[in-house]
Amino acid sequence: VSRSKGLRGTESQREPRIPSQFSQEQRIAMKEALKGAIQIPTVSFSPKELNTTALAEFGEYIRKVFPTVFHTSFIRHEVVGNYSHLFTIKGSDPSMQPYMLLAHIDVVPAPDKGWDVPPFSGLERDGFIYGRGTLDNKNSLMAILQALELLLIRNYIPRRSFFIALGHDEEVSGINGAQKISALLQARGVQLAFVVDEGSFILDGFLPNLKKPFAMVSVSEKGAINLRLQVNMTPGHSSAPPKETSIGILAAAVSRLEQTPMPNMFGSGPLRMALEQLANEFPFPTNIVLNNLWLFRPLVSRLMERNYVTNPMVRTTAALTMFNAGIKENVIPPVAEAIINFRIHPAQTVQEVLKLAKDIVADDRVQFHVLDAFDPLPISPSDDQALGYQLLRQTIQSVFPEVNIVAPGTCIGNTDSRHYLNLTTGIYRFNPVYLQPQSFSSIHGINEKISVEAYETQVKFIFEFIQNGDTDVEPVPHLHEL
Ligand SMILES: CCCCCCCC/C=C\CCCCCCCC(=O)N[C@@H](Cc1ccc(O)cc1)C(=O)O
Ligand SMILES: [Zn+2]
Ligand SMILES: [Zn+2]
Repeated sequence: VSRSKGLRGTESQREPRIPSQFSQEQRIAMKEALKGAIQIPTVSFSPKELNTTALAEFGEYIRKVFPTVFHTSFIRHEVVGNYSHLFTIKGSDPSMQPYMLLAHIDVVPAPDKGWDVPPFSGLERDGFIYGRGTLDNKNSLMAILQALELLLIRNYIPRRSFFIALGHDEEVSGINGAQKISALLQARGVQLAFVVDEGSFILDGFLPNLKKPFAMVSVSEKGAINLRLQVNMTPGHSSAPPKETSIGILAAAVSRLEQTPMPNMFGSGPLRMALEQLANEFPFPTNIVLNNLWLFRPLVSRLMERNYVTNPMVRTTAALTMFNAGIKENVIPPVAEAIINFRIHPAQTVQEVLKLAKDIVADDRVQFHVLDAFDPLPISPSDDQALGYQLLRQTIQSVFPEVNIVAPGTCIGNTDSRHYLNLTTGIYRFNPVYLQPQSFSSIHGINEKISVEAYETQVKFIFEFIQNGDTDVEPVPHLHEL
């Protein structure tokens, strides 16, 4: 029986703990600050098309709403890559290894169509703040700076140093933001105890029959390939069409890719661990099935692939995202091209997926051009000795006492944290916010929103997390009783 798990208390903290209670005035100021952030349209359209005016305005905005962060002697602020921000918060104990909190400033585009309120209005309706970035990811960015501001005005001095890195181009690769910050820190010889970024939530209603929410801390993320397929054929007059055209050949190829699922890789890794941890939260007979995955693995793997959110957890996915061909209605087009966005399961590699894709297309007239690709990220530790994971677990348990299970997972999207592999082996992706399937669809979709209460809780979470980071005790080994 597990008697004690996680971190040994906070007995060795020297400073008294600052309670995470905020005045009515502070609570109003924090939600208004988030609304103001949403109103700045920091949209990334492509790596070359960023709204640089808005990004610059955002830099001014955070200076205005978080004055103490910018005027504290032990905090160094730097602008990196023109619009990203790096804060170095120097702790009083240089022997403690620093950590880093990440968030990003940019958002994906949001045309007004379909929204109940304009996506950059930051309007509050029925207790919710609406707008692009309220879940992805200005909520995290503002909550991190807000929590730090609130700690500082109560004279908080951290023991453990930490960094805050705010990237400005996460939605289009992170090459000029996160990647440059990472290189800068590497040049300074920094090594981090761990990194915390976006990428997972307290999941509510994602697994059939599981009534209670659980916190998924992603310890890995899928790899990706952007693949351009191209077919070249001889152009000609549309009045005498050939048997096959570039469009027809390419359409058949992409259709084969869409219709042929990559292999189901369920069986090991974070997902299996999570399901085993969740087993007893399910009613009969699912609890029996999940407690005996050695026997029911084929059944569970089939159930997982039935649902569009759990399917990406068990396999590499292929999304057809762009298609282009044709120059005039009566010209047989010389070229047709399509972009396929693959998300690679942790048990596969870029090379394996490309080979599978070539076998599925099975047509030499279809040229393969890899635009960019990277393998799935390494799995960060989630054992009792993993400081970052255990600090998250401890903070989740204190801020969300109703959440029984904290389980490791794999992020199905990509995050800026992948640019920090050179600085740490502990990368954790977790947003301390409840997420339902409907709110999941709003991320990059319509009516993205966060409740005022959820945002306040996110600030509270970071306020507690930063103080928990000051613990100098090592994580407690798992103790067993006979
Ligand atoms: C037990 C299993 C239950 C499974 C339920 C899973 C629910 C999903 C929960 C959370 C997923 C949220 C993912 C958000 C993070 C993604 C952030 C993002 O959008 N990143 C971009 C980055 C990117 C990558 C490549 C590009 O060319 C441009 C941008 C992304 O598209 O991934
Ligand atoms: Zn994001
Ligand atoms: Zn996003």
